[in-house]
Amino acid sequence: MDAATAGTDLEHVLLSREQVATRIAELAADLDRDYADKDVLLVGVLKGAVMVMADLSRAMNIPLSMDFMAVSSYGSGTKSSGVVRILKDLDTDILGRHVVVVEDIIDSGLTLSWLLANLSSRGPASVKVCALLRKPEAAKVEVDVEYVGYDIPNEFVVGYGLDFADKYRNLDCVATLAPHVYS
Ligand SMILES: O=P(O)(O)OC[C@H]1O[C@H](OP(=O)(O)OP(=O)(O)O)[C@H](O)[C@@H]1O
Ligand code: HPA
Ligand SMILES: [Mg+2]
Repeated sequence: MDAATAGTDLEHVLLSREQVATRIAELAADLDRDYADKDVLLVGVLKGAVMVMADLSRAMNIPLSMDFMAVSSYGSGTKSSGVVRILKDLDTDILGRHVVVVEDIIDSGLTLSWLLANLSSRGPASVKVCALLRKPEAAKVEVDVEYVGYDIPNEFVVGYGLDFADKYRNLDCVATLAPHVYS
């Protein structure tokens, strides 16, 4: 769905479909360069990272593997609870593997910091993070993120995998929601 079709549900578009695509292509080129001689495993964090994962992996030109984890800290609301639950674990043993965690957004950082500790305890050769969006002003914990698409203001956003109450993930841009949608 595009922004015009979503209409008055959206307040303003932060990143157009083109801006997202351009940055994803740049991140893919960075990963191609850094993992050219490594057997890389992309780990997508469901559900938010599905769009990033699909587009990023297809923009990459090196051999790679893909796996997914589902963790949830937000439920259906707009605030992180800080309590992370594994809803689906990896199928892959990551011992000795080069892992890149693929995320849609780093907001408080709580999900990622928990996830990095969890993955690191499994003995990977390396763990790095690639996230399309980051909210520097919202950080509750500092997490080292190697590959970031865009730093954005501290506003709740939807689209390109990001949801509000499980909707708007299929929006092709990143936008803020109009107040009437929340109430
Ligand atoms: O930095 P944080 O404050 O922890 O927020 C970021 C996390 O929250 C969202 O996931 P969510 O728990 O909403 O699940 P979803 O991906 O299924 O929407 C998002 O996809 C990140 O994984
Ligand atoms: N929008 C949607 N989901 C999220 C956000 C956001 O801004 N931050 C963390 N999960
Ligand atoms: Mg969510």
